[in-house]
Amino acid sequence: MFELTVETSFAAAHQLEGHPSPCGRLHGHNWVVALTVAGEELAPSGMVVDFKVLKGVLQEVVAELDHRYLNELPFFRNGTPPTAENIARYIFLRATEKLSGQPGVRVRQVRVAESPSAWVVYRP
Ligand SMILES: Nc1nc2c(c(=O)[nH]1)N=C([C@H](O)[C@H](O)COP(=O)(O)OP(=O)(O)OP(=O)(O)O)CN2
Ligand SMILES: [Zn+2]
Repeated sequence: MFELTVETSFAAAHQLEGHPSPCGRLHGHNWVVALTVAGEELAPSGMVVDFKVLKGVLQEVVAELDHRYLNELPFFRNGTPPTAENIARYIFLRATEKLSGQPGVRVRQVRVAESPSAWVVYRP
């Protein structure tokens, strides 16, 4: 089995309402996102899937979050606070949708780092 990972980052604002710390106030982060996919077979190209394709998918998903106030987005309303956990879940779901046309490629996990010392991995 092969696992491939691509990484990018985005900047956005959020507010963790009710959090008993400065995180409860409006503030921003540069989140670093790593998307990992898995595949069993190689195409005749010798690749599971071209890194270029994966980077394109991750860029498209991250563009939905970049320079936004995350609390305003539909996914993060109604009791889904924009934590690193929920951001990772969002990116996982959107990347899975976008890669559904790639046979034999499945999204394995999404890692979201809020800082160099704090990150989340979502792997359902
Ligand atoms: N499990 C999670 N915990 C926290 C999250 C999260 O998404 N998942 N998010 C936050 C806030 O976004 C907050 O802005 C982060 O604050 P903090 O941890 O204090 O970050 P710092 O970079 O300031 O870290 P220090 O090392 O404490 O200075 C909080 N928790
Ligand atoms: Zn924060």
